[in-house]
Order: sequence, then structure tokens, then C-alpha cells
Amino acid sequence: MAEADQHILEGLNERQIEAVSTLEGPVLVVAGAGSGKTRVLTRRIAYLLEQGVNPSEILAITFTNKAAREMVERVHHLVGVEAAKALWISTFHSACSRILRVHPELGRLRSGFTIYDADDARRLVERSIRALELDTKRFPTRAVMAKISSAKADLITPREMALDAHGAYDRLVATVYEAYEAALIANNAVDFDNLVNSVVTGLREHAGVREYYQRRFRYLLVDEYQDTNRAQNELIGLLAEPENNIFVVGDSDQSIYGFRGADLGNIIGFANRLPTTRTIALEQNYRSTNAILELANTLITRNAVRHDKTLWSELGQGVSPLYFKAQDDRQEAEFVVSQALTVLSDGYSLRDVAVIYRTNAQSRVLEEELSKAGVPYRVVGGVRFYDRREIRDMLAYLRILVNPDDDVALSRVINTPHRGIGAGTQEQLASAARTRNVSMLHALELFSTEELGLSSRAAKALTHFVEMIDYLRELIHEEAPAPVVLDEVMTRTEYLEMINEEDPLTAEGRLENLAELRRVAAEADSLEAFLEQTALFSAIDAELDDSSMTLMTVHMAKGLEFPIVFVVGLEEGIFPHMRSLTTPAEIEEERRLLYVAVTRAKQRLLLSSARRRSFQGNVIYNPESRFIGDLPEGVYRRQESLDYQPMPEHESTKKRANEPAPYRVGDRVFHTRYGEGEVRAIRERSVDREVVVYFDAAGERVFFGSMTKLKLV
Ligand SMILES: Nc1ncnc2c1ncn2[C@@H]1O[C@H](COP(=O)(O)OP(=O)(O)OP(=O)(O)O)[C@@H](O)[C@H]1O
Ligand SMILES: [Mg+2]
Repeated sequence: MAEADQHILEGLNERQIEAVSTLEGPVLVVAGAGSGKTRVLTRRIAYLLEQGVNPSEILAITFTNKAAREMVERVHHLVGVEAAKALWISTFHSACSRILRVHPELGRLRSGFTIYDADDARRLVERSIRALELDTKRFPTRAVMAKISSAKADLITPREMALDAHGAYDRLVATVYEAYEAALIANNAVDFDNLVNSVVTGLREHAGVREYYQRRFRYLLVDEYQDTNRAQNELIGLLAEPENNIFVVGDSDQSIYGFRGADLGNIIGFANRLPTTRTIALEQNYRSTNAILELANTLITRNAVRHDKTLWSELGQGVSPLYFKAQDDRQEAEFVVSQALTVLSDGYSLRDVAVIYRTNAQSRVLEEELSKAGVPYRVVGGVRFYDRREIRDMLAYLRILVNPDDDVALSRVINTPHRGIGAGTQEQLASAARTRNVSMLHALELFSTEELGLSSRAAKALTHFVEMIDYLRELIHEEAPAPVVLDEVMTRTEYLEMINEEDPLTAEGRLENLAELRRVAAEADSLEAFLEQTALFSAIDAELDDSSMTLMTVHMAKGLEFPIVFVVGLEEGIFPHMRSLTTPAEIEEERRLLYVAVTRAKQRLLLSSARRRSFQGNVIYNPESRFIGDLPEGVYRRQESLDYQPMPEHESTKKRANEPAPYRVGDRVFHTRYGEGEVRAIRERSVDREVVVYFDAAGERVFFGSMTKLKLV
């Protein structure tokens, strides 16, 4: 064996070496958590390069951008920076968007197309529902979107959906789907699902392009294969032909994206579809102590639908997992804080600690307790940077400049800041554009405002707006750098003034965010590259700070590992989640989620639940999670505190709410921002009070808790 080989194969067991060095034909690695699947995949890339494979012939797919970047780094480490640069290591979404940038025709797109994220897509679906004059109560956007998205995961077209429809409702959903797809094309945009789907359908239709990519990507590698959907699997299958040098790793016990259309059949049927497959199983776990693995193994064997495998490790027995049953969510958070501080004194750092929960909403109480104790933390996937309003507004402006057909972006900012283009005018413009089959901005450029049937008052504002956009677009033609364009947008649109005037309290933070955006823009090669990067940014990408503790959902934690792991909120209705209690299959997916969570832990695992917690403004009592009941006492230690004084915070808000409200329904009130209005309803909630006011100028608003800004008139 050459010396370089040894270096690359060093620190791998025999079966891992087999997985790394079997280069020709399909290879399937099925193995439990922490058995080195990702390590093997990374080493295999290095090995391929070492065997003389050209970096540009390799396409490796990971599940998050963060995982992709980590892998680039590891490969960089193993084979040097030049080779690492030429490789395609990316998520399905970024690989497909890269292909579409070069071949937009695959998705019936034109260059400069926009990638719509979930929020953009929602707006467009809603608009399609309205355009078809369907009742938005019977066709709630979210429900319709879910149906469309799951159809797309299975590569089902609107036509096929209509043919398969059982009953009128489903047929109408298919019509919305069709209208939505048409609107995407008209806006020169793709949503996340279509990134993959359009490449698959496009490659099927365009033999030339298909053969090009098949020749180009001679070696394909996929991590977390158990979570691929049908469309993603088709893509891989298509690209791998005819040589089928395709290497996939996965663990069916960690399949947790069923709700998004992931298909376990992909991994189970892999060897059947490709009969020359070499299947390799790994059993040794290199991540966790045996105490943690025992708990994980006992838990997952309760699932009926699975292949039996048992993980073991040579890392010793270790500390037995601890389960703490708190009186309420605040005490649970205090437990996390105090335990985290204890492990610090054992020589760990906060970076070694992760708190994992089932739903994002659970982070709030934890965050409050951590801030109170002065413990630095980072929430992965909370209100994400790119979801903040000022960031989305700026990006919408930039998108219009690059893609004037992007009506969703245009609608977002046409009247932000306020420039007298109200909802009525926008509706009028949208429908005039629709009948002329052009985008809203083009309608304004091609037709006079009279022709479009717009009022003369609106006409002036609109002309002004178009002039401004034209001016800014000049910058794009001159290929001005992204931060320059961004600066011009902020000043020309008077956006900064708006922020300053709107709310002095939050202005500072928002200006900081915009400065941060400018910094990111400065690092991008071009404005297009910048927009693409922001569209594909996933929550997990937030850089992990060296000295803070990490808070995140189970879905975000997949593939990661931490010395100390807390799994909180082990209650019926939370974990398992209340939306997943109906079928055994749903419960099994919840159990796999918990399995993923606990197998992130290397040395210490701490589980907890609360008898009582505040939830969406109410106090709820949940029984202990059935998953705790799955575990025999032997695999964990149990702790409960009975002498705890519950919920001081909640009591105080309650008291405030119990004081009589200073006004009654029907009273006239004044608000500094909205002016005068009438109190329409006062609702006492267990922890707070809700006041509904109908303002003469601003319409209905709802206020919570302290209402210092409302004065009786
Ligand atoms: N042969 C080995 N010797 C020593 N450490 C190893 C070996 N194989 C893997 N490891 C280490 O074990 C840990 C788990 O490996 P890795 O993350 O690749 O597992 P995985 O199978 O991808 O897990 P998951 O299913 O959670 O994604 C890592 O820290 C890795 O570096
Ligand atoms: Mg992995």
C-alpha cells in the first residue's frame, strides 16, 4: 500500500476500509448512529482523489450546508485546498441550483431566476388560491402547500394529481398546484422542491445535458440517504448512469423526514434496484459510551418496523444517563443551567454542551434562564437572520433588480417604505398585469397607467417607483459590486429613514443587521452569487460560537455530536408531538427522532420533562412521555423534586392580568402610533390579557399584557 493510502485509511476499521476503497459500482453502507458513516464518506473522497480521480468528477451530497462545509474542510485537510475547491460537495438544493444556473432551460427558467424560500412560496400559493377565487377558509394556504409539496417530493405533476384526485376538493387542489407552477414560471422563479424536480424532469428531456452530467460526475456519494425523497433519489439514479459508481450511507433508524416525503423505500430497495450492490454493515460505535448506547438500543427496539442491529462501543460504560422530572418548565430550565455549570467544573467547555428539543417554541424559557444566569448560548434555527424583516426587504429589492419578473419580491417592497401605493392599487396592477400576461414591473414599463386603469394619484407614485428601480438597475448593468448596490438601495428607497422613524427601540438592532448583511454581500463574488447564497442559507449554517452552548431542534441536530447532550420536554404532546399521536407509524417516527437526539451524546446524556408548562399563553399539564416508559429503570437514573415552589414568573403576570382592565368594551382609546379607536374585545387568558382595538385609520389590532400605549379618551 502506498504511503498516502495509509494516511487516508489510517484510523479506520476493516469494514470501513472496505467501504472507502470499493470504488467501482454501487455501494450501500447501512449502519447505526456514530458508526463512522460520515467519516467513511469523507475519507472515500480523499481516497478517490488519491487514486487519480479528477476532483471535478466527484459529486458528494450532504444534508445541510453546514455539513457540506465541514466536509470541504476535512477534505481540504486531507488533500489540499486546490482539490477541495474543484469538488462538488453540497446539499441537493445547492447542487441543483448550480446546475440550473448553467442550464436554466431544464426548469423552463431564464437566467437571473429567483429561488423562492418557504415564505415566498406561501405568498404565491395564497395568491394562486385567490386568483382561482377559492374560499381561503376551505383551502388554507398551509394545507394546500403541504399537499403540493408532498406531491412534488413524489415527482407527481399537477396533471397526475388531477387524474388521481378522489373528489372535488383534491381536484381543486390540483388546479391550485397547476396555477402555482405557472406563476412560478411567469415570475422566473423556482421553489425549493422544484430545484430538484426541475433538474430531474429537465435531464430526462434533454439528452445532451443529461449525458454531459453523467460523464462529468463519475462518482456520486450521498450522506443521510435514509432521508432522501423520491425526487432526490431519481436525481442520483439518473446522474449515476451508466457506470453506477454510487455510494450511499444511511441508517433507517434515523429516518426523520417522513413528514416531508422522505422515502425509506430508497434505502431498503437500493440493492434490489442495483443488483451489483455491495452492502456493508458497520456495528461499532465510536461516539458514545455504552451507558448511552444501552438507552438508545432499548428505546429503538420498541419500533416494530426496523432491521435489528445493536450498537456497541469500546468507550467504556461511562456515566449512566440522568432523567429529571421537573415540576414546571422553569424548573426544567433551571436544571439545564445548573447541570451545565456543573459539567464546566468537570473541565468541559460550553461548546461541548447541546440542548435538544422537539419544537422551536421550547427554547424561550431556556433562553430566559440561561440569560439570567449569564450563560452564553446560541439558538440554531430560531428567528433566523435571513428571516428578519429588514433583511427580507433588502433582499427583495435586490431580487427585483436581478429578476424584474419576480412579482413576489415586488409586492413585498412596492410600498415599503410607504409611498402611497396601497393594497387596492397593487391588486389593480396585479390583475392588469395578469390579463396582459406580463409581470407587474413590466406592465408598468410597457403600458401607461391609464391603460392599466390606475388612478392618477397612484400613477404618480408608481412612476416615481419605476424611475427609482430603473436607476438602481443601471447599477446592475454596470456590474457594480453587491455592497455598493445594497448601499444605493438603502438610501434611494429611504429605507434607513423608515427604520429610524418607525421604532427607535428596535432601530439600532435592525441597522446592525443591515450592516451585517452588507458584510456578507462584500464576501460574495457577484450580486447573483450573493442572492443565491442567501436563498439557500439554512438555519444550521449559523457559525457555532466557540464559547457558547447550543440550543436546537432534533431535526437540526442530525449528524452532529456533542460530549454533553440534554434532551428536554419528554412529555406526551411535546415529545411525541401532539400532531403525531394518531398512527403507529407516526409514533415510530417520533421514537426515531428521540433516538437521533440521544445518539448525539458522547459522554453524558440528560433527559428531562415538566409536569406543567406554559404553552401558547396557557398552562398545560402533560403526562410523562411514553418513551420514558419504554425504558427499564436500569438504563437511567431518575430524579424528581417535590418541594419546589412553582412558577413565580407566571404568578406575577397572572396578577397583572387579574387587575381590572382600565377600559371596557366600547370605550374610545388612543394609541401613539395608530391614533383613535374603539375597544372591541377584552379576553382574559390564564397568563395574560388580550385587548382587541379597532382603530379608525389602522383597522383591527390586538394587544397583549401591559398596554401602556393605550389611553382612554
Ligand atoms: N475507526 C474509527 N476510529 C476512531 N474514531 C472513529 C472511527 N470511525 C468513526 N470515528 C469517530 O466516531 C464519531 C462518529 O462518526 P460519524 O459522525 O462519522 O458517524 P455517523 O455514522 O456518520 O453518525 P450519524 O449516524 O450520527 O451521522 C466521529 O467522532 C468519528 O470521528
Ligand atoms: Mg453522519
